[in-house]
Amino acid sequence: MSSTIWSVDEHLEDILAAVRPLEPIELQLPDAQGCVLVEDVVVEVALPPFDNSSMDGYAVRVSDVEGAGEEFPAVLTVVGDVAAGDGGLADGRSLAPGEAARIMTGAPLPEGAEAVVPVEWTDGGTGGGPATAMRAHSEAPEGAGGEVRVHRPVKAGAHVRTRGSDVRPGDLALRAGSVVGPAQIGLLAAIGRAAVKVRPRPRVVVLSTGSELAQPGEELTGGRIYDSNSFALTAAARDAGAIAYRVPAVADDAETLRATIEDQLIRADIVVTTGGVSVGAYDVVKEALSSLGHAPGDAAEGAEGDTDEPAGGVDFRKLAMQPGKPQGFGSIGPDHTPLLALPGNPVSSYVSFELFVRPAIRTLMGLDDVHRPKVRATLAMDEALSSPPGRRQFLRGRYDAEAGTVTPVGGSGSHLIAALAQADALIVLPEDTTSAEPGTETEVILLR
Ligand SMILES: Nc1nc2c(c(=O)[nH]1)N[C@H]1C(S)=C(S)[C@@H](COP(=O)(O)OP(=O)(O)OC[C@H]3O[C@@H](n4cnc5c(N)ncnc54)[C@H](O)[C@@H]3O)O[C@H]1N2
Ligand code: MOO
Repeated sequence: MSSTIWSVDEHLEDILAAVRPLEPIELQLPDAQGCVLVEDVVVEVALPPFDNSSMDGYAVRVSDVEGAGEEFPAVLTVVGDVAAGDGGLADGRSLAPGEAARIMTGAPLPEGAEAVVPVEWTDGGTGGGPATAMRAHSEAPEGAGGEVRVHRPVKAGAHVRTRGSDVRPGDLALRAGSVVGPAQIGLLAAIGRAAVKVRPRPRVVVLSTGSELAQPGEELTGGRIYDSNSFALTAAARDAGAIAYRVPAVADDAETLRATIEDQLIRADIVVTTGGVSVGAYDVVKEALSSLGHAPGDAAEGAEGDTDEPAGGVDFRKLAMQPGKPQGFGSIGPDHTPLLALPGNPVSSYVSFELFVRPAIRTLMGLDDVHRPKVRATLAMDEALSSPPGRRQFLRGRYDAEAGTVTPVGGSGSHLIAALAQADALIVLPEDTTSAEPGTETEVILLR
């Protein structure tokens, strides 16, 4: 255990200096969601690829419907249907003067046509008043022929989406560095890209330690509690953008823990443990990790336990923060996989995850913005808050964006999980603050 006290910022800097964005890989579109693009994606096909109708209606020549009105409609001969997926009119014929083609939304504008008249501006071929819809082809196949009365004129290009009006070949669809969200996946698919080069989602292994831990759903026997940390942090890792693997809680036995972590390294870009980092007689994370950072064969020498030296590849340190005082950080295994050992108290582990693991995950993803948003807000409560001197305190709060206020929920105890579940923000009280009065302004980290 390092004897110096680390500040929150120093610990974070140490972590971020050690993690590098993951090497890019080619991923199929559905797997690329949430990832950062590392290539400029250039359009190869025009969108739309051809002039097409934006309405169900009739493709016409503009001069044929000039001056048309409900009383004196333009009467045109319907020469066929053009449905979405058709290449044009049957036999590739073009529209001659006096002719109209019934056309569906998305269908290509046939040769010779200049505009589309929506079906509502016509009699729909019925010989009656204005139509509200087309007759289904299955019920009235004669709708693809006969005559149509057009009640309104149209200008050239009306209700036509021209080829390339969205993007053209050579256009930049997405810039390297963009995050591939649903709309970006839509665009990539629309321009025919099946796969893209991105930084993959980091694989995060979450593992809680403690012989007291029971799996939710099991019966609780004397002295045991349910393991909540591994569930909360696995969820938080997913929320941060990672692929998260939850390992069932490991009992307080250094050898078992060491073997479990070693087994997990194969699927980990980062390992997160909780518990076992303070000064108790059964705090085995330190004990176990003291050898994992060494090359094979060195293991026995590294297992000397709690010293003032970094324990193997993982350094255990005290931070000037509350909650979250005891922390471990380093790398383990042949690939120097980063490992963050968080304290066991549920609020401590959650706050530590938010402050340190989340930015590390987002750095591995290659994101620019790795931090939660911060705002200034006015403290809204009845009594002053007290904060330990020399430690940055992170209290749970509810933020009211409209009022610009934040209200503490629950107390400062790091076992208070229920209040954490009510919170949407962390209230930050600086190291030199020992008391914060209602109405004073402070920094707030938004959790959603
Ligand atoms: N003598 C001292 N005792 C403690 C100190 C200290 O400086 N001197 N620091 C305290 C602080 S601060 C913290 S934080 C905790 C950290 O302890 P550990 O990381 O060793 O965690 P544990 O002892 O294993 O557990 C602490 C607490 O949290 C509960 N816990 C643990 N894991 C889970 C889990 N997965 N789900 C739900 N709850 C969990 C555990 O039962 C304990 O109650 O040390 C203080 N002590
Ligand atoms: O630092 Mo501990 O995390 O206060 O509960």
